[in-house]
Amino acid sequence: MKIAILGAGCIGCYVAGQLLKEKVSLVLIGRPYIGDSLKQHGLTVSDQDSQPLTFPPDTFEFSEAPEAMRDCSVILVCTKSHQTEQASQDIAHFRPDATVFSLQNGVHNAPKLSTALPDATVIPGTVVFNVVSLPGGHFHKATEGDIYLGEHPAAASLKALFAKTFQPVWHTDMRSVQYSKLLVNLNNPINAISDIPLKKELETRHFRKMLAACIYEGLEVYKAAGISPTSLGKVPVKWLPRLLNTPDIIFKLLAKQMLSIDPKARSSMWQDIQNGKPTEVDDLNGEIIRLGQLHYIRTPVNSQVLDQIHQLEQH
Ligand SMILES: NC(=O)C1=CN([C@@H]2O[C@H](COP(=O)(O)OP(=O)(O)OC[C@H]3O[C@@H](n4cnc5c(N)ncnc54)[C@H](OP(=O)(O)O)[C@@H]3O)[C@@H](O)[C@H]2O)C=CC1
Ligand SMILES: CC(C)(CO)C(=O)C(=O)O
Repeated sequence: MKIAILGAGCIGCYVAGQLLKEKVSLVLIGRPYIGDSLKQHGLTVSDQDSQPLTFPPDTFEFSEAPEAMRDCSVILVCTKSHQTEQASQDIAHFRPDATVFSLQNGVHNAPKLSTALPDATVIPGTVVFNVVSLPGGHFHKATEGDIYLGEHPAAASLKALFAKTFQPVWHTDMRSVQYSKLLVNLNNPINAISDIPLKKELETRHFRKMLAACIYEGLEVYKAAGISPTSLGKVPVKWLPRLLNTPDIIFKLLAKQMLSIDPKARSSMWQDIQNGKPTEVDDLNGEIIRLGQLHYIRTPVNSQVLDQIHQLEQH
């Protein structure tokens, strides 16, 4: 069995590194700016608890061409949400019968892939942790958290391999997992706007209050839409706004786990803004706004954040 990782960026390269620990045959499909670095330096992965591990360039395959997925029966889609359509066209062209996992933020990527790929098995996934890209093909897991994948009979033969590598949590209700992660991701634009590392941003009450207001609106629209998000951390999601609103000193005492973040960590949306790329804001805050419109609930803070990100995207 060979695995294709479609979208060799932070998540794709980090997960590839976990699979390479078991010498899995894989191809990373991505852009030249990543490929050149991987070919020169190899692929290095690390996390907060372990030393960096480097895989030399001859231990994995990298390709800029989607044709490279032709001999892969399993495809991990690790592109941004607005790139899912292109990813599905690439898969439809070269491997329409594959088992496809979406390791993306947002709640509509797996359904989009399923619609575009009627002969594939599409399994939703959610990555809870943050990965930062460091110079020299180095991808560093900078926060705690797991990868969640949807339980599916087609994934049975992969369970042993995945358990030895990136150790996903298999979940029967990925909709509630993804809507829960969406609430956490409402911080992505705030981190981009703050332009400071995640840890510093969460230690700053002004930014926490913005996030609390976004999450509060999210919880209100979820109630109206009948969505019950699973709690992914120790703190139940419905308590998040209250916890985030506490003064700095109390927050630091109560939210030790939430603040165990590498000082280098920044949200993926911050990375997009820095690189002059479009962001996923329409799939994140945009989803809260869309649900609000559907259920006649105002979402002014998410709208303001979304507008600010669209302005930053223009610069
Ligand atoms: N980074 C993080 O810490 C986390 C990210 N996530 C989610 O994971 C998903 C992936 O994010 P991330 O890894 O940060 O994204 P990145 O932008 O770092 O990586 C994606 C890479 O794939 C490339 N790409 C996109 N489409 C194709 C294609 N059709 N063929 C080949 N290459 C392609 C992109 O190129 P380019 O854009 O230059 O065209 C980019 O280099 C997102 O949904 C994100 O929200 C979830 C948790 C944490
Ligand atoms: C930071 C994190 C892990 C949660 O908001 C994330 O999902 C991202 O950077 O996209």
